Amino acid sequence: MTLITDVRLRRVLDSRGNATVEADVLTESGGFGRGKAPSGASTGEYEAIELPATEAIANAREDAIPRLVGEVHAGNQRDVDAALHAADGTDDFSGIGANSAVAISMAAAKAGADVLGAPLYQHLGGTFRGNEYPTPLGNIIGGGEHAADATNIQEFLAAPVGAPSVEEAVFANAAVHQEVHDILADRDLPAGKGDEGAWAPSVSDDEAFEIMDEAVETVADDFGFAIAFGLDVAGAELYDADEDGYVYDDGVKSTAEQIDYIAEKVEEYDLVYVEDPLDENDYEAFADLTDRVGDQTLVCGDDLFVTNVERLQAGISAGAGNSILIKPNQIGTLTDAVDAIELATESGYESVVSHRSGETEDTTIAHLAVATDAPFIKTGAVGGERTAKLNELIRIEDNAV
Ligand SMILES: C=C(OP(=O)(O)O)C(=O)O
Ligand SMILES: [Mg+2]
Repeated sequence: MTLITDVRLRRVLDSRGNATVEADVLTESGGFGRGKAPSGASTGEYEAIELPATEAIANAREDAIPRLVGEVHAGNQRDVDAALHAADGTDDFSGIGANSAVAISMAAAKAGADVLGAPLYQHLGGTFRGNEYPTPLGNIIGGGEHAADATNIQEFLAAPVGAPSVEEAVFANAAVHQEVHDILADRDLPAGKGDEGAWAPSVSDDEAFEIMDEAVETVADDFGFAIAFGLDVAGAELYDADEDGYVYDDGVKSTAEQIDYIAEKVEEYDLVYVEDPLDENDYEAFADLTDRVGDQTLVCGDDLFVTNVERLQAGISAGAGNSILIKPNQIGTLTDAVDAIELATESGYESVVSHRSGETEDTTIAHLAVATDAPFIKTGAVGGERTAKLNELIRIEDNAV
């Protein structure tokens, strides 16, 4: 029933106005699924390779589609993804492009779910999956590679850890976003938005910490549950090997100073989450920071692990971090992403399923987070391509998909 009978690829827009790959998968019994690839700006050095959309489409038409149509069942995700790897023939998807691979992988999963008449999270997670919903981390203030003339730290993220439901959590994050707007207006600080919809004011990192602290406290009082916050430092973007340190507007911090700085901020603001606090090649520094604050906060590897089981295994052995960011397009298929989540879970690492800064209205990651019982999802706070996932989470919780 789920035998793939057609795969169609086309170029569509992402949220930055760039071209990305959309895939449609059709099956023998009329099943249909559609997936779209997201795209990063602060990409990790070890990510799978995104090709220009037209090239990715041409290569996948030539090499991948013949291995899928009439050959593979969409309901068997491991077979679909193995066929994509075989068609690609490289270890980083530079043959067909990770953008073609992930779009086809997600489209096939949706086609499989369609034939089964099950929601995607049910198809991916199975009937014995847990009953947890992820806490959404909402990007509220940001800079780095996502906005010019804003903070050095890439993302200040609201974390509604005390929310009684996904719905309450999603609305709390939106309220923090609005509260920060009001605080910025009171301080006469005009702000546009960065790529993910976070406010991008021209303030120091220290001022952003103060503003976040005030905003989450106000909204927590209004909503009646705990809201903490966290960071994506995107340390690899700040690290400059020539300077042998992390380059901030107010000077360069050595690795030891960077570890002290992050540890002090964790203490001062009770941060619950710090992503990529250090460079993507520095497992040792990640391990040092994890030793210091790993019992108080999640130390999450994004560019460090790139959703890759081998890099995660190296991190586990080194004691680097206690959490992994999961971005399916960083590794190219849903199978690879789920393998990373499973290794993380077995090893006591928390998984945070994540969007990219360049996104589409695709909602697959909301289903993936629920299917795998991931404790967190990072997919923005506002903006259509972000609310597509947040609203889908609300629907999943409401049994309405
Ligand atoms: C979402 C992120 O940004 P990008 O997609 O630009 O890598 C991130 O760094 O976590
Ligand atoms: Mg990151």
